[in-house]
Amino acid sequence: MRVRVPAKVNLQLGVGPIREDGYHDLVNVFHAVSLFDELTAEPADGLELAVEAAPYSRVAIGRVPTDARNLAARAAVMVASRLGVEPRVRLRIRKAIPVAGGMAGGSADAAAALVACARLWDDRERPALARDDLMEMGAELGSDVPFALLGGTAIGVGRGERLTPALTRGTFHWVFATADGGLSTPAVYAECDRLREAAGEGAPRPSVAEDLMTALATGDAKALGAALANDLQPAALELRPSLARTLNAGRDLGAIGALVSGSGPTCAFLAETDEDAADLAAALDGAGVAEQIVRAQGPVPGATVL
Ligand SMILES: C[C@](O)(CO)[C@H](O)COP(=O)(O)OP(=O)(O)OC[C@H]1O[C@@H](n2ccc(N)nc2=O)[C@H](O)[C@@H]1O
Ligand SMILES: Nc1ncnc2c1ncn2[C@@H]1O[C@H](COP(=O)(O)OP(=O)(O)OP(=O)(O)O)[C@@H](O)[C@H]1O
Repeated sequence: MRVRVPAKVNLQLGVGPIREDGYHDLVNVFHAVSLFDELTAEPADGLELAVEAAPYSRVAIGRVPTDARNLAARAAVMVASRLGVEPRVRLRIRKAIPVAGGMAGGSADAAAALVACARLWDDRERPALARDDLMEMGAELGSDVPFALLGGTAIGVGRGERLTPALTRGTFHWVFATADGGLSTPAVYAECDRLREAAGEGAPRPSVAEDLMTALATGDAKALGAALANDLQPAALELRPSLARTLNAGRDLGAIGALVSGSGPTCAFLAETDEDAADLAAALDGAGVAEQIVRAQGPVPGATVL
């Protein structure tokens, strides 16, 4: 069983008040891009897990746990327990999505493992697990996991797990600048709260940006670039000040939109055409402001069996 699963960039990340369970209410516009992790699952004597870097990628696989903490392993255990079988599976993850990069790499692997293990262990004639069950298990594993199953472009509310697909037209061309060392998602949310408190600002109730939705529906890359917004960006910049230089370099070199992806530290740049993206990627590479420059297009489908 081989499953391919995409990274995400958040086109709008509106962060609302903190809830009693410690999560923040969000308006989260997810967009899946063609930077993929690949997971294979095959029968084994017990639960085994191996992680390797995809060819040409510089992902820091040393920072990915290979024990029961790995989100893919947790997903496999969850599927097994739901089906009442033993989690006897060898999982191999080939990573291209940066680790702790704000592109939901761990969530992607969890989504891939849900799909692969359900296929491996479920009764082909009368499957016990429907798509909705996988979505529900995904939400339990992490707020970003349901979107990695769904893919495309979607609006997430609640903690980001309640999804509605968004209407889009055409393809958008992205350039991503990865950074050495990750950022911890909880730390970035906490810094966002701290900055708001220090400024004496209450948390706003976020709403979906209409200009963003129109840009997506009409395939207008320039308008999309202007509408990109991430409430976690000031916090990520506070924790990693060097990202300001990366963002500025991308803007100066012609990006029509620039923002930190999710909780960072990956920076995302939008270009108008594929050719513009190639030029921007080459120029950013030369500027030396990132660990690695990666091009990708969106939207693409979620976790897919190959
Ligand atoms: C930053 C984003 O990637 C944007 O899509 C997500 O909001 C984070 O999603 P994730 O990594 O799947 O996060 P989870 O594993 O669900 O939560 C990790 C931690 O992030 C913070 N968290 C996450 C989601 C949310 N709506 N509010 C939060 O405050 C909480 O501190 C939580 O303990
Ligand atoms: N399969 C996995 N791949 C990567 N990291 C994993 C995985 N399973 C668990 N982790 C742990 O989760 C942490 C966050 O990794 P991940 O790559 O998902 O971050 P992220 O892309 O910033 O996530 P998000 O955008 O959802 O906040 C890592 O530092 C690592 O310790």
